Amino acid sequence: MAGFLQLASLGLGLWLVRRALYVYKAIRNIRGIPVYISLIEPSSICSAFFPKGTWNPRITHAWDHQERYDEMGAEAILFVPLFFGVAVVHSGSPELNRQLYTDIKTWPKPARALNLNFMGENLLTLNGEDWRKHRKITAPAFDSQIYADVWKVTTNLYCQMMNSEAWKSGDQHYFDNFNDITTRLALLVIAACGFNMNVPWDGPFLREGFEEPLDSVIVRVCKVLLPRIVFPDWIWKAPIKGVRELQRSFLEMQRFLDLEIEAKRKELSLEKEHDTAESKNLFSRVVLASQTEGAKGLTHEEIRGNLFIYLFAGHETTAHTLVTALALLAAYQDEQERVYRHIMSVAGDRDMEYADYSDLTPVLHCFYEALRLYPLATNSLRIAAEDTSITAPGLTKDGNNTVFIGKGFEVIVDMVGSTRNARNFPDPIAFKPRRWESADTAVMENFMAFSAGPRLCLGRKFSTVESVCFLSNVLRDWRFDAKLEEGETATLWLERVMKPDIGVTLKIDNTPLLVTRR
Ligand code: HEM
Repeated sequence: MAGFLQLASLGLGLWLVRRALYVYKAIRNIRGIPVYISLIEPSSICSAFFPKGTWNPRITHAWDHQERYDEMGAEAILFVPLFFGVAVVHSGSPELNRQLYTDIKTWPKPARALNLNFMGENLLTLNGEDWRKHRKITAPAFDSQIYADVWKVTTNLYCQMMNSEAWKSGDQHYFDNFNDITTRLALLVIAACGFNMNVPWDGPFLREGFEEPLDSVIVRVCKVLLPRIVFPDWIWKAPIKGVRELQRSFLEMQRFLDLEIEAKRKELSLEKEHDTAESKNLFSRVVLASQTEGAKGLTHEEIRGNLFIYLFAGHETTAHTLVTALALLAAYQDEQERVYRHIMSVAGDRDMEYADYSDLTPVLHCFYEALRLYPLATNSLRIAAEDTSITAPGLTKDGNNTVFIGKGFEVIVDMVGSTRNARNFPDPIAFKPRRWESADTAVMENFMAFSAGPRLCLGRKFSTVESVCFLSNVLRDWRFDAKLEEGETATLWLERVMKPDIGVTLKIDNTPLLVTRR
């Protein structure tokens, strides 16, 4: 026993020395940034270990970021964890973050940020030449043809929704979780424009050979993405009932994508003319482009990886921003009235078309403003590939504004800090869609909720076209209100219902909305 205790104390001692050396090295190699000593690393990686509702360093940090930055007198903070995790700079500086996003050679993604690859490597999980190859093959699929299609499909789904039980009769409806509606919409839009699967609004997403509707499988898979990323593969093979069921959903999704890719490959190899309506969807285009590249094309697994990312990135993000925008408009009635009048001035009672998109800019501004306040992708990790220094306004206490980051150390883009940065977005907590009318290009340049630089979100316009189309239609036909409790103001209502949950993305679930026919 005494021997064991001695051995344990020796092990602990060595570990403490190693940790102390690491802390020393971090502080020596990252200079100019105020240091905050924490017990463990305040990142999403650790937050996965904290049950919902308990103290969560990541959420605390993301939400109270402004206070934390103000306290430290700088827009970037070096968090040094004493006991567990990696020393990492959290940056709420839009200018610094833009440099990280733009200079992808100096600032690649670190290995631990590249783990969304269990369905195959993809654009999100690669760096360097491999990433370039994927981007070259997949990016051309996002063009004006796809966007026109997104508009058409969204309009069609909106009309079906209006004819559904929940909407067609009565002039007022209360939805206790409007997220269900926007999630269904975004999923069906990506299914149609991405995979040519035209699923009816009220119908299940059935596929031959699959027992369960695929929409349930996809939604379940997206819900458990964070634990799937954080925990190692062997855990997912454990003979535990709940784990097995989750793993089965992942395998079903993989089987679905495999079958689709094989079928598409066969179909494309038989067709001489590829310019059919079918070949205009994202899926066909990625398979076709890959086939055209021959040996330089993507492998089966890589195609599957990218398609999975479209399904995941292509619906949750848009769905949550849409519901956030509607909740904010419900709280800010004057803004809703203004945007309603604008939609009427553009379209009156006629059907809106993709050609109207550019005239509906105030609707787009509401979407941007909602995304600015609640940016979906809360954090992006980058690692210094070499010793480097960065200069940006507001970075350091002494006003020198230049910091040094040693090779191998990480910076996390604190998206909430960045999009709520008061220097760039005055009165940052207020919902002010009109701030986007500013002629100052810095407003747009410093807005990085869709990332920036060469790795700018590939689905940005896909998402804005879908959103402007849906918001314009629904706001023209319905007024959105907050159902206030006695004595509650709209601001208090917002505080009550807009409770962010930060996992792989930031989500606000269970948003209650009252709609009244106009
Ligand atoms: C509100 C909607 C959306 C938001 C806020 C958003 C945000 C982002 C962000 C921040 C990144 C960079 C992530 C990083 O580098 O760590 C990204 C990348 C990406 N997004 Fe989106 N996204 C949205 C919608 C979409 C849609 C609809 C699609 C596809 C249909 C999509 C596909 C992608 C892809 C493929 C990448 C990887 C690009 C690359 O690394 O080259 N996104 N997105």
